[in-house]
Amino acid sequence: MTRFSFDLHATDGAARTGTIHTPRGDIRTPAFMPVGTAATVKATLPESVRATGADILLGNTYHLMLRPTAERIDRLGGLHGFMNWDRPILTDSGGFQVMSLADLRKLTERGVTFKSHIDGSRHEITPERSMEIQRLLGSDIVMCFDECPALPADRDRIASSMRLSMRWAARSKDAFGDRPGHALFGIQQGGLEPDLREESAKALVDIGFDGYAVGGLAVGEGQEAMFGVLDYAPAQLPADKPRYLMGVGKPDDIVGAVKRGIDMMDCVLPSRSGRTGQAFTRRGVVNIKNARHADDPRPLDESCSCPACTGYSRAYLHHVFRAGEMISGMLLTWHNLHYFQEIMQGMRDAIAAGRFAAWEADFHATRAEGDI
Ligand SMILES: CCNc1nc2cc3[nH]c(NC)nc3cc2c(=O)[nH]1
Ligand SMILES: [Zn+2]
Repeated sequence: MTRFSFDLHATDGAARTGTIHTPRGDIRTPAFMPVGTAATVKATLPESVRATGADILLGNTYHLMLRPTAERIDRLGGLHGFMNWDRPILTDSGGFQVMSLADLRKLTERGVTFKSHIDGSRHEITPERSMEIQRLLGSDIVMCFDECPALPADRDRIASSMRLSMRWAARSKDAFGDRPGHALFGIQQGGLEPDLREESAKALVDIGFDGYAVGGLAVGEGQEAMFGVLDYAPAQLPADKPRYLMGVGKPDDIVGAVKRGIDMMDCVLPSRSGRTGQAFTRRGVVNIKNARHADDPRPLDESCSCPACTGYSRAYLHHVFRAGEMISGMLLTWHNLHYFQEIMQGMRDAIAAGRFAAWEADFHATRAEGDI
């Protein structure tokens, strides 16, 4: 049985390319993970998600524990069969979304109690409960239960929150147990403070994890501050384990993160913006609802091989968006996921060939500012 392992194939500066081996398949890194929040990547069939080049997708513990519940998914055989995706799944641990989505939250040393945003029922997530939920879901990569403080926050708040998350990381590891073929990732906290991030990294390495996430970012600090942290934080984490940056991001965020040593990322942007009529292309963003596209016979991107670009004109995509037709979200989501995976493939190839700098220069040169 394949256990969980990470092979590094090449590095170029701080950028790396490799393969994460799991019992359910390999993950080529740097990897972008489409977000399948409620057991679906919205508006996209699993086989379409695979066709865009995704090796792994993400599921959300907070949503699934509320509806249909982890116990029901377990009774039905687990999340993979339930959503018809037999490749790797990473599940988050619920804490971040409880704090951003739930009502009446109460955070204590034990964990978080909250009221469901769906039906007002009361729930509790602790490190132990989060590990149980993710086990019931059957996910291949499990995330520690942590607390992600909203920025801006003062240093004391950041320090006490990080130290709570480190205690929760130890409890997560204890509750996770020994599960060959499944991985547990720790999450570094510490805000924008290099010394607190160093303390967090050391605490996580002492506990020992199969991978390490850079947490507490993409929470409103802005790209410059995020890159400022990424200039040092990945190197504080073990080089022989995957490094995962949560919640990122726009294409240029992704490129900047890989440049600084990140191996995995996830973001709702390609799917969410696809539903709002935004298409990301190598030449910039197309807002398809704009009247200028109403008679345009060209595809979104002449050089894109996705179904939206090979089968439809901007005029058509403009029409179905304006008409509120479901195919609009389907096609733009497919295009965006395809484009994000093309960026990842381009970077994997460039790093392997030692020409990441040239690839990055070309990436930035072809992008017009703003709408095209
Ligand atoms: C795995 C659950 N824990 C956990 N999720 C996160 C999800 C994020 N999503 C974003 N921007 C969209 N930042 C994040 C930070 C964290 C974080 O620090 N921790
Ligand atoms: Zn396309």
